[in-house]
Amino acid sequence: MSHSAEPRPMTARRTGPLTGEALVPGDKSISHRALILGAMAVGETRITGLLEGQDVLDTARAMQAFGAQVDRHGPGDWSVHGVGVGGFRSPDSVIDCGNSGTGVRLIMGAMATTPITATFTGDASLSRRPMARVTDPLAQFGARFTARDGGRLPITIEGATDPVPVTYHTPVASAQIKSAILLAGLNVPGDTVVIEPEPTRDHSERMLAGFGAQIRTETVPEGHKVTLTGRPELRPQPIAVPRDPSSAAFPVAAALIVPGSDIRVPGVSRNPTRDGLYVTLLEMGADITFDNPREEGGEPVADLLVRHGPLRGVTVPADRAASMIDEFPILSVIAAFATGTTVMNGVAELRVKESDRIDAMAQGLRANGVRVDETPDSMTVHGMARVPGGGHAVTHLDHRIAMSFLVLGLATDQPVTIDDAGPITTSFPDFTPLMTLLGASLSSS
Ligand SMILES: O=C(O)C1=C[C@@H](OP(=O)(O)O)[C@@H](O)[C@H](O)C1
Ligand SMILES: C=C(OP(=O)(O)O)C(=O)O
Repeated sequence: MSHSAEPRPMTARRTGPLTGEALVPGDKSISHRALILGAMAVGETRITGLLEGQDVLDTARAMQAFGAQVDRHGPGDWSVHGVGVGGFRSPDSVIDCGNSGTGVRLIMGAMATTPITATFTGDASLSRRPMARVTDPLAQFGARFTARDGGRLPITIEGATDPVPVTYHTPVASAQIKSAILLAGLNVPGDTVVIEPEPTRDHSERMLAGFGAQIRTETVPEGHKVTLTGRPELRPQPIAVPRDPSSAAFPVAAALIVPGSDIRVPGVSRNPTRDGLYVTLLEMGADITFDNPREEGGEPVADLLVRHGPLRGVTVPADRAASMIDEFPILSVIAAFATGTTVMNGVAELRVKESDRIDAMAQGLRANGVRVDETPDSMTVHGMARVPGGGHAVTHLDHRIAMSFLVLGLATDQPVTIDDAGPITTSFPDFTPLMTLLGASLSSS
């Protein structure tokens, strides 16, 4: 649903040590995929630990509109009765994907090779984001699109009547592009191939294999190649969603920058395609221990033990960007408290997220006394012993910008305010109570 409520300004104030346990919500990427693949399987898929953030709730509603039965049994406990590959029907009304790039792009892929028609829309942020990156490859399967100028939402799709298999080299490393193509490939006779320049998060591949599809991955000279054999019967399976490493990044960052902090964040996914922030933090000298490593729901997970301590600036190589793409805003906050400079390379994709995240972070950090340099695809943060704060950050309907500046304000000399905490519900509905329980000082302002 589009975020239309009144803006909710919020203030973060310097706080004493953060302590205790942070139970962060289920992984957003896996939650979307659980609902979509459940809707394309025959029979009941039971999901536990589903993220009940607005982005995922919008995907649940969309799956119902395409004909699946989606039920909530309790907190995070959901079931989907799917209609099978090729079984979607045309929805009666417009599909509103709210703020969610993952939702709209994956669902467009999932329906593009079934002969039905659907119109997609979203909030002001999603309506600015590029969609040709998925509609171009989906058109190669035979789907037809009517989009606003520049390939933006709202978009109407007529799914292909006789879809043909596609081999596609993605121009940018994007799990959303890859996943849209693979989901489209499900209802196509023969092999669909995606070659991406760098490996991106592999939840679609893991979960498609779990649902019984034939899928192979290999390293080739051009990058990372995924081959899916079409027209499988997807078998429903129980899905236990691990806790989201991108959400965990916020309490982790807060503990690293607030003196005296010592927290535990249990059951967080350590999928190597999502682990770039944690690799970077260890290089910065962060005191993080990965306790009790184990496998849960087909994903490696661990309990994170995080303590405050000195940090040093580092250079993040461009080839790590995909594995920490959503974590650069919060890394730029942590970097403000490190000794020396932190350089983030290969981050051009941040400019087409919920906001232009390089610009939003640079402006908000500068307003709080931090020196930041930017180029089209890099950002450099100059760390300082004490960060003044006292500034206001504009969040542009972007949950990660909102949470990043609230974490910043927990360790600055003066309070930090944001214009709107509303978008946080897209990925981390319990952010404020969870941080408050750790000891954070957050208040409506
Ligand atoms: O596939 C996914 O679940 C996601 C992929 C990433 O987007 P891109 O594919 O655009 O990089 C990421 O930023 C987003 O939050 C979730
Ligand atoms: C980029 C993000 O999400 P999406 O692309 O699904 O809107 C995010 O959650 O940081």
